Amino acid sequence: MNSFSASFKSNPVDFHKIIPLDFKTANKLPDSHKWTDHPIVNPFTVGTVPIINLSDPNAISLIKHACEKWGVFQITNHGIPLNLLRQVELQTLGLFSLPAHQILSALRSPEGITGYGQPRISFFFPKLMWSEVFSMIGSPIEHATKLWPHQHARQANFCNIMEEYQKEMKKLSEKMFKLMVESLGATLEDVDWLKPTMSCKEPETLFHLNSYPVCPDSDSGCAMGFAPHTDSSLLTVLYQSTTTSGLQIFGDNIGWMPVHPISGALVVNVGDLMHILSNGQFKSTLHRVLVNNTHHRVSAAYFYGPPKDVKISPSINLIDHDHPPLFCPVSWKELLDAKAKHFNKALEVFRNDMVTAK
Ligand SMILES: O=C(O)CCC(=O)C(=O)O
Ligand SMILES: [Fe+2]
Repeated sequence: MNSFSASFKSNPVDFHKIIPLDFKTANKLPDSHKWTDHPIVNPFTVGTVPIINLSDPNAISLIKHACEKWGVFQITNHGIPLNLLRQVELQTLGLFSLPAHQILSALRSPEGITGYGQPRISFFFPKLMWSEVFSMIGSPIEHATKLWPHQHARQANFCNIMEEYQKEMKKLSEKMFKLMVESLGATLEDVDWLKPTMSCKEPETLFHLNSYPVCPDSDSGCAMGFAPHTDSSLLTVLYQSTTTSGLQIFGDNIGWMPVHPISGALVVNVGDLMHILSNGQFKSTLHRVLVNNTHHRVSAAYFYGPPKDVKISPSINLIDHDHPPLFCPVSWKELLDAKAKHFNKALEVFRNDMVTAK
């Protein structure tokens, strides 16, 4: 059983919080989806998160600075074929344009990880989000056969593209993780599970296709696409469609600021586990998604984490008498369990310098 199965099994969600609204037939924003405490983007925000060309000889120091200051950056020259990005976007749009009865055949179960539904974090909010998600780990064949029972070519096409993309994302995530570790002055020898003797252990990953349908009325400003959260992963690689903006990050002293899509670029997010590994040096930044009343936005988020049961702790080279470890060792499963209970306060459970209800 992987970390997600184990954690989601012990923290099942309410069935009613799995089925999304039928966005295709909704012609106004229902009360259930109207958010009131919805701080707007700071209109005076200037600048953007860093855009880093991975072929730049200074890439490592640029990555370090971006992880420390922003916790989010965009990368170009990442080696992922543009055509594959386009194919993933087209498949995602095709999937989410299926009629409700058809896409519901792939509904996630209350304890399940994969399939169609509302984002799991819906559980923590009194209002629902204007979004839907399709989750997978590896091949989505089990769901594809239900989605397109009589269209074998379509099943195969969807699965091939999703598998190919995850293969590419795994390589890219490994590369980004190693660059981040090196930028901290650590070697791969400092990270237990990257030592050659441990190399038989595979990282755990999760892949989400996200859809933010057009929000029907002028109240779209009161709708929330994806509520503020941090990712629990080591890092997340996000592809966002270029048709419309929506992703925002929360900067100290800045407030909410947009991460506008750049054609061909990918967004990299520092996750909570990387924040722990860097002993708090890298930020796992709060982010959210807003929707609009003109464009359907889609994104594809690849969450990359450590192998099952591996505990992440602050890297040994960052610890000395003046810099004690801020966190105790924690596995992805333990962090997911804490998130299920404490959501955005989960990291506090593992802090050595805070006394919290465990
Ligand atoms: O759609 C996006 O831009 C962000 C999605 C996200 O934050 C997530 O899936 O964790
Ligand atoms: Fe996220």
